[in-house]
Amino acid sequence: MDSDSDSDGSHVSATPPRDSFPPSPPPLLQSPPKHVPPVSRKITSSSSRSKPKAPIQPPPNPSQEAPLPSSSPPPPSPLFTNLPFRICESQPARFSSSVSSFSRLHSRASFTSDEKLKSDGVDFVPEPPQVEVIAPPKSVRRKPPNLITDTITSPPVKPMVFRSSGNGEGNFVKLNLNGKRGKKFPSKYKGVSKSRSNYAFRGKRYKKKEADGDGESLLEEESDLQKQVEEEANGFISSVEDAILAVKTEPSDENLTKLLNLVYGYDSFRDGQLQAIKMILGGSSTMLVLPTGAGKSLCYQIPAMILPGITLVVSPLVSLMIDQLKHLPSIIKGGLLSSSQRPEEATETLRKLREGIIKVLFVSPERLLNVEFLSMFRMSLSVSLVVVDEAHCVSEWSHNFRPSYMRLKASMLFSELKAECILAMTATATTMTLQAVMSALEIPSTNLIQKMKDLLILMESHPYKEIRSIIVYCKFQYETDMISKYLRDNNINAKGYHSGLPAKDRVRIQESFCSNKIRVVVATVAFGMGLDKGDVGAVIHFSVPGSMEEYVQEIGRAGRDGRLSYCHLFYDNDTYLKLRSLAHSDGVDEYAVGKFLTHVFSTETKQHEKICSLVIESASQKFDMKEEVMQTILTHLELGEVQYLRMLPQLNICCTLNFHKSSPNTLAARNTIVAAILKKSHVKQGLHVFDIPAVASSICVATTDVLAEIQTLKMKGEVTYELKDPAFCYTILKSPREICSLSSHLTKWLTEIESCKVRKLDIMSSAAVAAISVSDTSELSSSAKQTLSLQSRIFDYFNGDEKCDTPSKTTQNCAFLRADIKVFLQSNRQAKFTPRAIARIMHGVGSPAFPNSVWSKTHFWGRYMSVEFRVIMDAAQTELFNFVDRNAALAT
Ligand SMILES: Nc1ncnc2c1ncn2[C@@H]1O[C@H](COP(=O)(O)OP(=O)(O)OP(=O)(O)O)[C@@H](O)[C@H]1O
Repeated sequence: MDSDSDSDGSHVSATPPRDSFPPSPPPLLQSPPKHVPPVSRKITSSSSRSKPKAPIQPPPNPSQEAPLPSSSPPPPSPLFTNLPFRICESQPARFSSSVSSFSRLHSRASFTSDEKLKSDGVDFVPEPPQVEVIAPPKSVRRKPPNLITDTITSPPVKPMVFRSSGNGEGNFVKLNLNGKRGKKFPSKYKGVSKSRSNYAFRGKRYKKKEADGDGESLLEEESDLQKQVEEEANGFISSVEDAILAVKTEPSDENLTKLLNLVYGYDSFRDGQLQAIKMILGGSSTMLVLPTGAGKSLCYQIPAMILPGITLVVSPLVSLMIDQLKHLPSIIKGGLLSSSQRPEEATETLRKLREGIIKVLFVSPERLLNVEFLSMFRMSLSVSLVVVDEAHCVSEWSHNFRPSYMRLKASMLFSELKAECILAMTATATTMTLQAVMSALEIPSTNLIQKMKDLLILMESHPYKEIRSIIVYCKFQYETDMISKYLRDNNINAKGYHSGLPAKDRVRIQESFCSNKIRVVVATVAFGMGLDKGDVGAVIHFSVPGSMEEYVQEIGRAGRDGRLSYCHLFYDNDTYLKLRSLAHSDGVDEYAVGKFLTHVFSTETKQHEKICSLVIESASQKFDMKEEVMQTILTHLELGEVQYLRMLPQLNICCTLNFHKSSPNTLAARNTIVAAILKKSHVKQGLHVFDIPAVASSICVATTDVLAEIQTLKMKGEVTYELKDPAFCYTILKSPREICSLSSHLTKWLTEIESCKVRKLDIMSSAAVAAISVSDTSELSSSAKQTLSLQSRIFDYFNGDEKCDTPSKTTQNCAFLRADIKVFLQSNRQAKFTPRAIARIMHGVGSPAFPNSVWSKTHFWGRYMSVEFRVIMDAAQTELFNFVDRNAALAT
């Protein structure tokens, strides 16, 4: 069985862990080739490797053995003698081009341009691990430049804002903020020009005089001040207008930076901003994935100043819209429309829209999809840009799926609103979510600004750009397609590879890679076993691997020819959390195992060698167990201490047979199998429907004999047939005396496998985070330290010291969890939940009885991904009891 993940992102193999011994060591890397800078430090492993602590021993399964090393290990180095692999480093003084390197995604530091410069555009110096992964609602922001009135009842305060000639409106939001007024001048204008910063000072003086009671001079000073402010404002506006004109004429980096400086007071763009702005100005729909606080808003605000039509910003929460409106530079006139607004507020905003006063309109998806709203735009307004903020809400795979976002399709935005361009923005999205968002919004894969871009940058920089053969490992099948396409779109000869591809395609890709017809293979864990290619020059991990074993095995595919080779790991918390959730997708409860065993052994066993069958799909649904989990249990029943059953070949057990030439009875008279078929089948619309194992058992032949016979009849033109219902087939050798104790034993074993998976992932993640977190303070570069840090973790791990010191990014408690579970249960009364089923839904993990396609629609889907699975299960159990008790009380 292939052990890479399903494209639905829900499958992580339920098979027992592989051999718990450290995987075979990759061949060691030798001295660098001539073109590589001199190696200053090499760390070599020895051939003797000690066993890591053995996890739960599964029943033997030869097909899952780790591959053997293809070359013999080298002599030990003085340092890290038992290390199962060696990492070489080229230039300690430089930050990049080390053999192992790391990128943390979703960390602000990794995106700052300074860091990038330092890192030669390849490796980033990331910040220490962030505990919070899912972007919290916006809270701490820039100081508000726009004006807010006190309360809804108070008369509107005339905002004192810089006005563009003609319209007299600022960005005016009504809020119940109890007496807090917005600043009259945006703080960001301070420092932009000397005179503007003086304003703040004069303002203080003015207030002091007012307190002193010098009324007349105060009035004079007020009018002087007013005049001066207006002059300054006019001067400011005309310089901004000049800068805008310059960008319109030539959207060069220089002109855009000038505008940035003038409006925001910043000297340079942050990572990704300039690229996004230029793409939008060029009319290209763009997907922007930058961490929270990285400055995404600016990426639509600047285009809004330049583009002729309105910029519509679709936002899922009113509070977000208000916050963003507040933070618009006052040079950009904004407005807000949401379903929760009072009619007069909406009417006022619509008036301003029609009069061309509003340039940026924040709107809820419900409002946007409203027919009247759409028709107003179609008739009279031109939309230059639609910004889909928190764009992950578009995808049902995301942690925050919003059904109303699902209707935001590019086709609708282009046809109904005549939008010219779409900008989708998010801080957190897995690749699966991105794929869904980009497909719904028709954003080409080349127009993505995020981790894939970092991968591209890495691959286009030294030394990766000179490497002839590279493997990029991802966690999910869909990622391999998406990333390889993205690389191809960027002129890199790449192909995706995963176990879901037809065997002949897989063979072809592997052969083309080996003969250097393909430069890059973007693959899941399924690629590499049996790969005989010595000159793989680099292995890049697009996501954190599931375990140290996996990591060491995969990086070991580089440098088998003894030449210097490289590895790089992109780390992001989102993927780590997703993998952690998926590690729970194979877990089972004793109750379900008991039910399953009862079903397995329910067949009458008096008949010797009776062939039993279990239709996979229906059993999977019934016991809420994945196929792999059922297979694991059945395998244990066959190969465990007691042999309860014997597994037979898996087959489609339900056959529908149509007789064409001879009559069924004539055939039956000379063919015992046909006779048995007639006995065991029922006739439906002239066709004989039967169960193959039942027929085989009735005449004591193998199921394969029955199949072979009907195939022969088909070749003779006697029959045609159809098969359905794939099933596990087995014969019972011994029934357990007590189902209860057997199911308890099996559950314990499966639970240990589940925890072992989580722990292995935590250890790997913690090692990567520890390596990323080392700082560049001493004579060694960060990169060298990262390499050493990881080496020592690997060394310790394979010597039995399973360090997992970095706290897991999951939390133990959550204030609203129990309340949310309660609401969830009340709104889904019809479903029969187990605590595990609830925990899976809260983690955004589908299961056979609670599939993604149905349950991802609930807004609790994946909401508690960062809370420990066990904690959710416990809370769910309590709430399920309460729920049952309450209902029982109501019934009496
Ligand atoms: N080029 C820049 N130089 C310096 N500061 C900047 C730059 N661009 C944006 N900022 C500042 O960074 C902060 C965060 O910006 P912003 O709110 O746009 O982030 P964001 O990516 O939209 O975050 P969120 O995910 O919370 O929406 C703001 O204070 C903003 O002024």
